[in-house]
Amino acid sequence: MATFRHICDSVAVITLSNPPVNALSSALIQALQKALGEAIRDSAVEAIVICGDKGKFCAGADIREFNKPSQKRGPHLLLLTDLIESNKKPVVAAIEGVALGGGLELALGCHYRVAHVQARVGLPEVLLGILPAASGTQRLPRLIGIAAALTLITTGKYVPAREALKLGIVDKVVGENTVDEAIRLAKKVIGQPLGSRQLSTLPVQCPPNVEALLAEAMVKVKKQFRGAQSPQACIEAVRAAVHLPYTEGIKKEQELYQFLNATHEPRAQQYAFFAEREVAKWTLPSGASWKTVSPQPIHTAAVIGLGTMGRGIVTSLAKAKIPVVALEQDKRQLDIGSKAVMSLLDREILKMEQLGHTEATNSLGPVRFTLDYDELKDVDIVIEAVFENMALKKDIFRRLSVVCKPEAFLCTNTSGLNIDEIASVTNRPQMVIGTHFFSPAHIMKLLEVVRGCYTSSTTISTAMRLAKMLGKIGVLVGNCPSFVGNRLMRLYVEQAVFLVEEGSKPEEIDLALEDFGLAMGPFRMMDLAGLDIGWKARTEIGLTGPKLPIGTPARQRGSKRYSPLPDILCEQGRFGQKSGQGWYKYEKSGGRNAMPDPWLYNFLSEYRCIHNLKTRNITQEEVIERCLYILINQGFKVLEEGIASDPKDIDVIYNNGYGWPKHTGGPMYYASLVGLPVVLTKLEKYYEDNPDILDLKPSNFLKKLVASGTPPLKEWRSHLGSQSSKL
Ligand SMILES: CCCCCCCC(=O)CC(=O)SCCNC(=O)CCNC(=O)[C@H](O)C(C)(C)COP(=O)(O)OP(=O)(O)OC[C@H]1O[C@@H](n2cnc3c(N)ncnc32)[C@H](O)[C@@H]1OP(=O)(O)O
Ligand SMILES: NC(=O)C1=CN([C@@H]2O[C@H](COP(=O)(O)OP(=O)(O)OC[C@H]3O[C@@H](n4cnc5c(N)ncnc54)[C@H](O)[C@@H]3O)[C@@H](O)[C@H]2O)C=CC1
Repeated sequence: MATFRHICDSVAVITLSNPPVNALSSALIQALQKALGEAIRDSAVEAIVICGDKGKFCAGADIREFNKPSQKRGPHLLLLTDLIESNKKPVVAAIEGVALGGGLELALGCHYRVAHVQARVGLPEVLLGILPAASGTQRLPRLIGIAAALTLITTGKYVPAREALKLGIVDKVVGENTVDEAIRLAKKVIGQPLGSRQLSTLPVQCPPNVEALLAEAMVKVKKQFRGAQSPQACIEAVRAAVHLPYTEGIKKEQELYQFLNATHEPRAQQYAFFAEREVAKWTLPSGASWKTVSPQPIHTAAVIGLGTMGRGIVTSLAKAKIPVVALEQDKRQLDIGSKAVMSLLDREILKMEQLGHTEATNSLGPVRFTLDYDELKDVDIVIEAVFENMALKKDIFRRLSVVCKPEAFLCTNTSGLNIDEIASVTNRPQMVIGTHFFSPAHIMKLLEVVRGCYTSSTTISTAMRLAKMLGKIGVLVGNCPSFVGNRLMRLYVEQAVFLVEEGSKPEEIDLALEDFGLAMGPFRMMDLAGLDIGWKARTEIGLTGPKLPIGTPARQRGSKRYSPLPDILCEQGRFGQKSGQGWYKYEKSGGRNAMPDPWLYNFLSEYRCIHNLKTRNITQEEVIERCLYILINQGFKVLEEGIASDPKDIDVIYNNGYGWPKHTGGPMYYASLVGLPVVLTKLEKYYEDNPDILDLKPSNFLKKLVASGTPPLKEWRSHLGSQSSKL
């Protein structure tokens, strides 16, 4: 835990030690308090340096302890920051790695802060459903002003050292020997007055328009984190710093912390935090796991197809410093694709330079553009991202079998085609795997790693390792049409379209779901992605278009309800944003401002007339329940079929790939919050009302869980019984 040692010249160095990130557990806080007390009492000590073991200052409070009753958490960090600040001996924080949350609050209690150039600081509590409740909301505004503090506290953004220096959070940035530099500074300031360095005693510098600033911040967070309470509480706490003396501000901070703690948000966000880390720890029914199976090294990669996805994937690989060969089908596409990639890479360089990287260009892996398959012969991994067409993909994989070295892994970015069928045409089906990136691929954190029936555990291990190398969260799922994410999403979107047939307007549905917290409602999302993509896919499988048998009822496919509405929009050239009209109209083709379209209202009236559909008033509650519960119901089916091994896998996919609001934990966690019996009863009711929407029929697994007394989410898995896992 915290260790205390003298060094010469009367500076005591206290090292925080609690691997892996020196999180402030109760034990560490206690040890730190003891070490500080000793240093303060020791007359031979004239100054103190606090640093973290193994190059990491501190990642904040130990989140694993958050579920413990607060009285068992030991001394509060807040008291410790006051003890440090009021101490007559100067205290310097030597920040290496990270100073986050309580870690930064600890550093703000110190009189000086020295940071390593690669260190990052921030107050990410808002992302855990709480606020910086160890004086962060009161000390930071006093140090850097209201506007900058509001941004940091309400976004949870991590700030690199150089930016922290500009903001005034740290006093000095060094390239090496951070602790030595902190010791030097500590010695230099021995005996100097500390008044101006005690942040709690400083006035908050308020701009004249401070209330407008706070109001603006409130509007912003209400839009950005819809339905979440912690960002709003953060603003209230900063408002207290503006209007109240420090001690009163601290009281308000504590009150708001207690208020948030009594909501479900902290538990949901903390569940989401750990779930993101736990999904990396995959295990197969055979017993093979992340612990036992080593990944193969990936030194070079190739990407085939430089369209929307391919260019992002190339950029992502280059950002991870992996040299890439990028291949297209013809010179024209290669030119277009290479220009697009170069422009994405330029943007990455610019971003890095803004963050203070001096050699940004050199920190990207080289990209070589080609039309020649021979250039792929030495790469360690290939990621195919050509059109979603099985025949084309099979052609390419046949070719890769011949060209690539036998040890090369072959990945497909298909969003839902059968991995086994693709693998079956290769000479190495065990080395074929789905790596389903999300758009834009160089930004989105999620990678759905899809295991086919032939895929070896080494291939899984390598693909999961690749996710980590790319800074992404890899989630292992089984092979089924559309895998996990899109399989659930399809039903959610379909339900929204049914609700439009029944009388809702697209914008009402979008608003209801955005108010719930989803980043984008289903109609805005369809318009953004392009309605033609789904149309092409439905045409290919004969749900619409020339392959549809003559005489098929317009609103029925087999025994299931079907809505031809999206097909008709496409037939009219309404593809969404790209064509300037879809479910909404836009200012121009490619425009982003979605505006309700009177044309659509007329069209819908006629459509309902033709199909003899009676409209009715549909409440927000019904919109949310039908759209979300059908998605959740499918989640239970996915678990039952062994396509995902744990509810947290589905939650991580939705939180990181589909803009699900993390403050509800993810769809499966949300179901547990609502209560499984409630979800079941509602599904039963909606299914009874709509017997031709077969996916509203409650899944057997959901029924089983309710019949077993609704166990907590972490026990669901044990109720699956002997299912045949697809993992
Ligand atoms: C005592 C009562 C207090 C009352 C309230 C006072 C107010 C507070 O004081 C509130 C807080 O600080 S809340 C905590 C704020 N800090 C954070 O959110 C930092 C979260 N961590 C990160 O960003 C990355 O892990 C980080 C950037 C640090 C490292 O990223 P990496 O990608 O290198 O590694 P990860 O895989 O993310 O993490 C490595 C292992 O460390 C675990 N971990 C990370 N942060 C933790 C934390 N703060 N507490 C506990 N465990 C933590 C992480 O789970 C992972 O563990 P394993 O999966 O087991 O290896
Ligand atoms: N667009 C999206 O949001 C997502 C798409 N996907 C999947 O990623 C794959 C690619 O999708 P997009 O990038 O959207 O398509 P796209 O149409 O934007 O790009 C496909 C690219 O592949 C190239 N290509 C076609 N045949 C080729 C060949 N024989 N050799 C080399 N290049 C060839 C085309 O010239 C084009 O540049 C599809 O399987 C799609 O289902 C997956 C996740 C999200």
